[in-house]
Amino acid sequence: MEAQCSLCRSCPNFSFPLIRSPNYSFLLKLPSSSFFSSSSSFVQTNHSTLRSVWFKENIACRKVVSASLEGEVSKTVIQKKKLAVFVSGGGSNFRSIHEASLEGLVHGEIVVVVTNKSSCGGAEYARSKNIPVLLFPKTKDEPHGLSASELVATLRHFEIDFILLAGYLKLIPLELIQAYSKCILNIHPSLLPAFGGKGYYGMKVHKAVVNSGARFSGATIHLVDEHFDTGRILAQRVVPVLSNDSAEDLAARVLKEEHRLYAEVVAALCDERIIWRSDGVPLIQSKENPNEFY
Ligand SMILES: Nc1nc2c(c(=O)[nH]1)N[C@@H](CN(C=O)c1ccc(C(=O)N[C@@H](CCC(=O)O)C(=O)O)cc1)CN2
Ligand SMILES: NCC(=O)N[C@@H]1O[C@H](COP(=O)([O-])[O-])[C@@H](O)[C@H]1O
Repeated sequence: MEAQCSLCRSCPNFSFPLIRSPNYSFLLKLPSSSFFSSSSSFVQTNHSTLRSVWFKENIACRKVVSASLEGEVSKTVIQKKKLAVFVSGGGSNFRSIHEASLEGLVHGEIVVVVTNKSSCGGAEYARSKNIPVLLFPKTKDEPHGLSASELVATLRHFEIDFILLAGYLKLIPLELIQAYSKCILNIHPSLLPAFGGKGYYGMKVHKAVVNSGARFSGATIHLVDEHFDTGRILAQRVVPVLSNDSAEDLAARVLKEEHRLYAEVVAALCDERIIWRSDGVPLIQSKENPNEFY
């Protein structure tokens, strides 16, 4: 069973899984005419037209309200999400999300950090903020590392809702992917599917981009599946490649966009503003205008 993410079970016509917190005990499907006057209109996005039925059901489901016994409808406050961040390097993306959380821009709390390199910058930063650090995976060099099963059990203990890969360089095993289905994100420093896959990480990516003569690069945030960088793309930011760019110049320009993009996407994730289109493409619902998706 998907531990942290479940389909929207109480809207029978609803066919699109929502990424949603386990804290919803039930969803109340209200008559759309009384509660959502505008929900019958088509919603035009820059990707496709979302069917009004889906939109109605989706918004009806997402406007989760808990009707008290007296019949009074009260708005349900979205639970603060618990986040695990996986790092292998300096951890600047981790720090950026942590700062956004402390500033209240992300309705989530980083409660544990996972790394395969216990001395990396990301792990050091976590310790400086009294965030527990777990070592994964167990290898001959790191015999004290956790097994996949031990990691899943530990993340369950921390009641983790979402896992954020931020410069983590090891393949996430299927056992963890299945335990946290549609709840693991990764950030990659190129416009996937270009310059992705095994062997494409860190400066290797930027060197390949500069050497290719590509005029644009950028950052991609995607859902994690069992292969490197092949999960569903959730968000991207484009960055120009200048004619005299070194790989280091490009890396710095992309990294700045990564920090902005990851904080924005994690905020949407924690606000439960990620919605799945009928063809399986995940979309982000605009915070400013709930009728807009991108
Ligand atoms: N199941 C998945 N696991 C991971 C994914 C993913 O999409 N699915 N993303 C990576 C992050 N990543 C790109 O964004 C990535 C990281 C590392 C590699 C790679 O080739 N690694 C080397 C080992 C590097 C090292 O240990 O120093 C390798 O496996 O040979 C490619 C892409 C995180 N996990
Ligand atoms: N393929 C994975 C990959 O290359 N990830 C990249 O590693 C860097 C980690 O920096 P950080 O540790 O400072 O966040 C980031 O640029 C991230 O996109």
